Amino acid sequence: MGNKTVIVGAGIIGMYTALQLAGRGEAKNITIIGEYLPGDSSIKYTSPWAGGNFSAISGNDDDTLEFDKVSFFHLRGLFDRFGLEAGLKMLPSTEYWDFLPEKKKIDSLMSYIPDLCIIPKSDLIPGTVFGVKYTTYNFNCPRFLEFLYRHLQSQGVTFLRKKLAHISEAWISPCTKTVYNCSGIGARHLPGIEDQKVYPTRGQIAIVRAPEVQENRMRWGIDYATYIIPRPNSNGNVVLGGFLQKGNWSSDTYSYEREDIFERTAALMPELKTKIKEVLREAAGLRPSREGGVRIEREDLSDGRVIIHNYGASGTGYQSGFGMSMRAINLATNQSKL
Ligand SMILES: Cc1cc2nc3c(=O)[nH]c(=O)nc-3n(C[C@H](O)[C@H](O)[C@H](O)COP(=O)(O)OP(=O)(O)OC[C@H]3O[C@@H](n4cnc5c(N)ncnc54)[C@H](O)[C@@H]3O)c2cc1C
Repeated sequence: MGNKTVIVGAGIIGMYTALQLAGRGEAKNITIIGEYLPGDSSIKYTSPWAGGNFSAISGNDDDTLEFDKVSFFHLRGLFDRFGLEAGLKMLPSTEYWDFLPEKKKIDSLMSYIPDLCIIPKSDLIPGTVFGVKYTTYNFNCPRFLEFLYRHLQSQGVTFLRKKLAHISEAWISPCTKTVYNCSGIGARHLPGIEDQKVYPTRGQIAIVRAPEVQENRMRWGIDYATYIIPRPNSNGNVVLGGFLQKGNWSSDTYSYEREDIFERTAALMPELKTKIKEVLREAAGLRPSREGGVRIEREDLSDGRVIIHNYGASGTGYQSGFGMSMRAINLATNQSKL
């Protein structure tokens, strides 16, 4: 068992971290510990519930802009390498805003997304004031996680199913030098961490079968999000959402929220109703949000051990997580740049 490096968490943040370390020849030194592992489903395990795609939902601060940019660049390599088998595909996307997004955000996206164009005012849908179109990355999130699980194991990474009663249990042997804390929403309650800045942003989704829908459509409000996101390599499944409910820990799903999702997504794509062949299921997930944003931080313990925190990805773990994990790894190796 590789125990020099321990990653706490088998969500997308832990998996991106392992993937990058494995690429540096470190696979056999890594153990990933998780109460939940790919293939599981729990309200305490956010990653399988994501839409997911790369979108403009992320923040406007310099770090987030950089994480998105770095991730977008590296996603190209992942898509070329793993492709549809891993549940990855590039699809057209249209995003509308009820308010004007920050110029800094749009300038940043335009600097690296080659085909991004601003929608003329005359083509905006009623109630919106801004919009963009571009080709983006789509993830079949459960499939991608399970693909990475198999891939990392084949490279020599060890997975250990275990609920840590305290973060100190992550040092599984005297050889363990570095622990990456990628515990997501779990960081709120994990003894030894108990970060009270961590809170959930709940989203309910509906999964439908609509094979003809081959594009993303999203609308951003101040306190809501409406989205239509096809799941690559899924027999035509499409994720419809959603909600941004801060502080709501509920795993329940509600019929009135389902109706609201169907109403809003039909307004966003009028032809959607005729394209839905079957409603498959509803689900709720908790985005691991954090006051002040993500925590990517190195802690040097008095006995020479090192812990690198990397959690709080909120609604953007798939699209920003690669850059976040690169920053975390550089902190472990004392490099300052991404
Ligand atoms: C409805 C919805 C839609 C979304 N859509 C998108 C999207 O389109 N694009 C995008 O980029 N992002 C999206 N997201 C956000 C994305 O899903 C999250 O940012 C991401 O999954 C967070 O990953 P994580 O690895 O930090 O946490 P998690 O996936 O929750 O993983 C945490 C891991 O830590 C482990 N853990 C925690 N505590 C302990 C403990 N005590 N002992 C052992 N193990 C522990 C857990 O078992 C788990 O393995 C969406 C989220 C939701 C809910």
